[in-house]
Amino acid sequence: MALFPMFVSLEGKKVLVVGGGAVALRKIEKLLPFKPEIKVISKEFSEETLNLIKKHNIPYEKRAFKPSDLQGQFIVIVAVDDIKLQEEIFRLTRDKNIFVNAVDSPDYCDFIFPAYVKREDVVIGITSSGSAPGLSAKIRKHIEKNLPQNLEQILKQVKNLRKSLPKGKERQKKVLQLVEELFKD
Ligand SMILES: C[C@@]1(CC(=O)O)c2cc3[nH]c(cc4nc(cc5[nH]c(cc(n2)[C@H]1CCC(=O)O)[C@@](C)(CC(=O)O)[C@@H]5CCC(=O)O)C(CC(=O)O)=C4CCC(=O)O)c(CCC(=O)O)c3CC(=O)O
Ligand SMILES: NC(=O)C1=CN([C@@H]2O[C@H](COP(=O)(O)OP(=O)(O)OC[C@H]3O[C@@H](n4cnc5c(N)ncnc54)[C@H](O)[C@@H]3O)[C@@H](O)[C@H]2O)C=CC1
Repeated sequence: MALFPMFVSLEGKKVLVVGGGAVALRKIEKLLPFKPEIKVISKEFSEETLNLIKKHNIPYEKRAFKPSDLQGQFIVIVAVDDIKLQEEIFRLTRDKNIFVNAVDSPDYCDFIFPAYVKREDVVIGITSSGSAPGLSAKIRKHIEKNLPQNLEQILKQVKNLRKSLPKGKERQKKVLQLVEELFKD
């Protein structure tokens, strides 16, 4: 079943990452630009993951996950090589308002991590709804290559025009005209 792309504010929200390997590293890197309050718990950490954690002063604990870790979390990313733990954490969160992402099984996910392209406020998320992650990565690369190099500048000009005029039909027309002019193939 295809998933709806809901864009969510993560600023200041608590995100727990369980796991310290290559996949946890990628999830943390992808989360950082959206400024959540990340904490990482893992039995072991790869050197690269630990370096990233230290570079960004992310709190971390080297130990096994325990259920009380879930308290107060907005999102939990279960990036462990243990499907049973992914299932357990999914089960433990059913009566709580916590969104879970389990890296090994869409069945234990409330939401799925997209491949994405971010150019300031423009964010393009790509998913195959769990069915072909490698394809999502490929589509992301294709989009990156084909977006205008000056997208940030285009965004800035459009934002400025919108700010300079009152809301209404006239502004809508001008904005769409400017977008057409600036965004030529
Ligand atoms: C369901 C999901 C759960 C989640 O993590 O949210 C999930 C699950 C699994 N991934 C697996 C494999 C791979 N994942 C990637 C890459 C990415 N995976 C990402 C997301 C997701 N992966 C979610 C669905 C996304 C969607 O709907 O499309 C991306 C988009 C986002 C990110 O992680 O940042 C990121 C690309 C980022 C980018 O490049 O921009 C590659 C390619 C590579 O490594 O280069 C491979 C190898 C090729 C392949 O198998 O396709 C496996 C099998 C593991 C095994 O075989 O052991 C599972 C488990 C399963 O499928 O059962
Ligand atoms: N969703 C995705 O994008 C992808 C998912 N995967 C899957 O993701 C999983 C993780 O992959 P890697 O990061 O490469 O594995 P890894 O073995 O490098 O890392 C697993 C981490 O989980 C930690 N861990 C295990 N049990 C724990 C527990 N009870 N409490 C706390 N920490 C615990 C380990 O200490 C380790 O740091 C694999 O099962 C793999 O199949 C693989 C590729 C892509």
